[in-house]
Amino acid sequence: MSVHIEAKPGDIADKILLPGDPLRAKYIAETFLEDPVCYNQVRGMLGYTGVYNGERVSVQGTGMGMPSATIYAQELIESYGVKRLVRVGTCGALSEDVHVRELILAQGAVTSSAMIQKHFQHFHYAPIADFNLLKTAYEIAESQGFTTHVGNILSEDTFYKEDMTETFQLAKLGIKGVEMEAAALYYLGAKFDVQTLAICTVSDHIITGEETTALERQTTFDEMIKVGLDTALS
Ligand SMILES: O=P(O)(O)O[C@H]1O[C@H](CO)[C@@H](O)[C@H]1O
Ligand SMILES: O=c1cc[nH]c(=O)[nH]1
Repeated sequence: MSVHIEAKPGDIADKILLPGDPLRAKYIAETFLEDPVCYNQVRGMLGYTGVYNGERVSVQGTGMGMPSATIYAQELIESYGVKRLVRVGTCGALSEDVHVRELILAQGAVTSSAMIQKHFQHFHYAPIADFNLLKTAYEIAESQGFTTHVGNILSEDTFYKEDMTETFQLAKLGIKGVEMEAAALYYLGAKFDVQTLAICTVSDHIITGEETTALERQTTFDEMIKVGLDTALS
């Protein structure tokens, strides 16, 4: 048991998917896993362990934003021995080459968040994905025919921004999408020497205003979830 997770030692697999939305964790467990067992209901942040292609795997909701996500990620790593963490989230697209329903594999994650900056007086740490997970996820997504982009994303602390000027400046530097957790997850991966990757489905387009229907989002989630599970268990 940790501060925010009520699971017993051994209840959680060492490979885990991390959706922000706890109901997405429930959906993944009930749709993709055999014999799913719910190990956490504290704060409604649902976590499950089950079997996928004959191997144990877990899925844990993390909430929205880096403060929430890092609480769950750090407890999973330190208290439950999780070694491989794959975020399966949504993002807004920032590149005209990227469209709704497509996948972005976050090679790196730019952030202005104090979650990372507060550790350094002079440096701007560059949070990056685990290369082997990134390569594996790309190969799996390509082999399945899923339209997949690889590159830098932006991890923000604020969903509703007052001023998008710098966000559009970043878009011109090739930043493909914006979400709210990857940078801090990658920082924890480096800090605790565990593997981390963020896979995102594009749910909306910040530049063009393209949107998805609820049904389309669900179908595309399935593509991301398959890539996430196959990568986590590779
Ligand atoms: O769909 P999830 O995984 O929650 O991810 C994205 O959606 C939330 C904002 O709506 C933020 O958590 C952002 O990162
Ligand atoms: O953080 C997020 C997630 C989806 N779409 C956005 O615009 N931002």
